[in-house]
Amino acid sequence: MSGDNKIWIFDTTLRDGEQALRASLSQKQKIQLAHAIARLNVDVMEVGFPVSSPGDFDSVQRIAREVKGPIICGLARAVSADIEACGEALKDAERRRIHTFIATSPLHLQYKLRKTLAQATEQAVAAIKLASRYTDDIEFSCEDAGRTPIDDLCWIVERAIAAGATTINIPDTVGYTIPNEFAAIISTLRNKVPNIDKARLSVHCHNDLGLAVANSISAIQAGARQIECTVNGIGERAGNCSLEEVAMIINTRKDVLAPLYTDIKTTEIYRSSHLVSQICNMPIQPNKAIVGENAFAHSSGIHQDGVLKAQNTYEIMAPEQVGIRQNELNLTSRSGRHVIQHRLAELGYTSEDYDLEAVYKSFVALADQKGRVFDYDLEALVFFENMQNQDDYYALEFLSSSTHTGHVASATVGVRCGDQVFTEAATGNGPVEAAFSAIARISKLNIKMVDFNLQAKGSGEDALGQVDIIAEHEGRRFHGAGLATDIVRSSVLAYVHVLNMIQRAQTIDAHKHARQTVSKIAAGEQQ
Ligand SMILES: CC(=O)SCCNC(=O)CCNC(=O)[C@H](O)C(C)(C)COP(=O)(O)OP(=O)(O)OC[C@H]1O[C@@H](n2cnc3c(N)ncnc32)[C@H](O)[C@@H]1OP(=O)(O)O
Ligand SMILES: CC(C)C(=O)C(=O)O
Ligand SMILES: [Mg+2]
Repeated sequence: MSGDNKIWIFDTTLRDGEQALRASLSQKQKIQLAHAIARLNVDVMEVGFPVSSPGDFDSVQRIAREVKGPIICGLARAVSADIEACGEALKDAERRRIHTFIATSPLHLQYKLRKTLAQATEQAVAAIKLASRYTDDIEFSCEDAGRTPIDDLCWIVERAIAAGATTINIPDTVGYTIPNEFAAIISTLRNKVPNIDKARLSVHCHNDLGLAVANSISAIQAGARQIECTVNGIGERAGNCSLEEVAMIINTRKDVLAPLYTDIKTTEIYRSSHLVSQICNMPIQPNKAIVGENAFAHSSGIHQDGVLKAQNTYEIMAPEQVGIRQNELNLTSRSGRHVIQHRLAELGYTSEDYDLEAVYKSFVALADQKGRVFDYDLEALVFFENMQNQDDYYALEFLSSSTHTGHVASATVGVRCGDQVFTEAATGNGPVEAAFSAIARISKLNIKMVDFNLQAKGSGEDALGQVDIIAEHEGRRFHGAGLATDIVRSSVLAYVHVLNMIQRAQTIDAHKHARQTVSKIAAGEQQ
């Protein structure tokens, strides 16, 4: 059975992955995740350990009833109660698998199970036979196979297959092996176990030494035809083999691994990864392969220039293949002029709209201060550059606000608009809302707050509060920042900053429009 070229993907996010969570998932969350994993088109999904609790039993049962596509699998120790609970929970699945296991390493046998290998084998054989009353799809795992003497492994595997196991799983339970060693275990099983062709050989690698994916790939090169893995590699301790990494390795390195393939729908990777991360409260590190925030982001000028000229200079996979819309070119102080020009062109600026050298100089200074420069910062730089000699139209003249616990807050704000000062008072749920309402009355602009972010600059009670707001006006977004020790004042300064940005943008638009009109008139005159 190990001769075909398809690599079965056995997802265990909801079983081994769930073992690693700090809080267990609700049934609703498990079902939501099960649907997302099914959309990845995995071949088998292990969705729980039914004997472990009534809640787990119910979740496995509901997933078995509701989720269509993959084979639904449950885990059971090699004991009757576990097998019976598993068989019962899975009975309504269109296709079901019982996965039973027992440890085979001398360490586990002696200290944990307090059994000999012969006794453990007898128990495994009985469990497999019992499982066959519920299904003909039975997987048997030799827990801690990575530390089991190879002859012991061959011995128990032969008997498990003879008892009816259709998949033999070789777990590196504690992530101890290294790739050539693990591959040798698979090759030896294939060469020495006489009935090995009656079962699919599977591997289940843990990541304690960071080798789960490497070991799994070595194993399929040695003849294994199922990989057990989890979305984002979550699982006990350092986790399991990561589904997205193996799928993309097999997909990307066809030159070495073909004709091996998986049926994973890779375009579903990104969203399922983010769903798992969010629901399981397991953040993804930015540099995580395939799905990390930086996986398709380019930060340095030479790389950005290369990618703009030919994407494959620095990208071995296209982001679209894993369901990411496009790559990201991070603007940092390591960025060069090419990427600034490119980004401004994407934002709608032609090279005549700004002085590249001047914008680049202030960009580098800002990037040094901020780390990463965003589109709205870049637009602000262009505006500031273009308007450098022009005084701000709006300025905060005065602000007073008051709050009383249990009552609405109020604020009075005076804003200079050109050469006149206007004053308004308003109330709100808090002083910031009250002050914003007062300014909105003064400006009479229809502004929608999209984001409000407050962060302390420095530490201690006298730290400055920086407020960054993103506001939308007539479909465009503007960034305003304010810095003061009083956070109501920082908020108001940020708002006034936005007003000035809008005013500048309107002036630029008016200039553009005037330029276009002049060009049109000139073109008409020429005809
Ligand atoms: C490598 C893995 O990831 S294995 C899966 C790990 N997942 C889990 O353990 C989550 C679900 N587990 C549970 O809910 C509970 O541990 C249960 C319900 C399975 C068992 O609970 P308890 O009966 O209280 O036993 P406890 O967990 O303390 O100890 C495990 C017992 O199972 C035995 N055992 C362990 N593995 C196996 C096995 N594969 N087959 C048979 N017995 C086993 C142990 O030797 C121990 O038996 P003992 O009580 O005779 O010493
Ligand atoms: C139950 C088995 C397959 C397991 O999770 C392991 O050995 O890591
Ligand atoms: Mg495991």
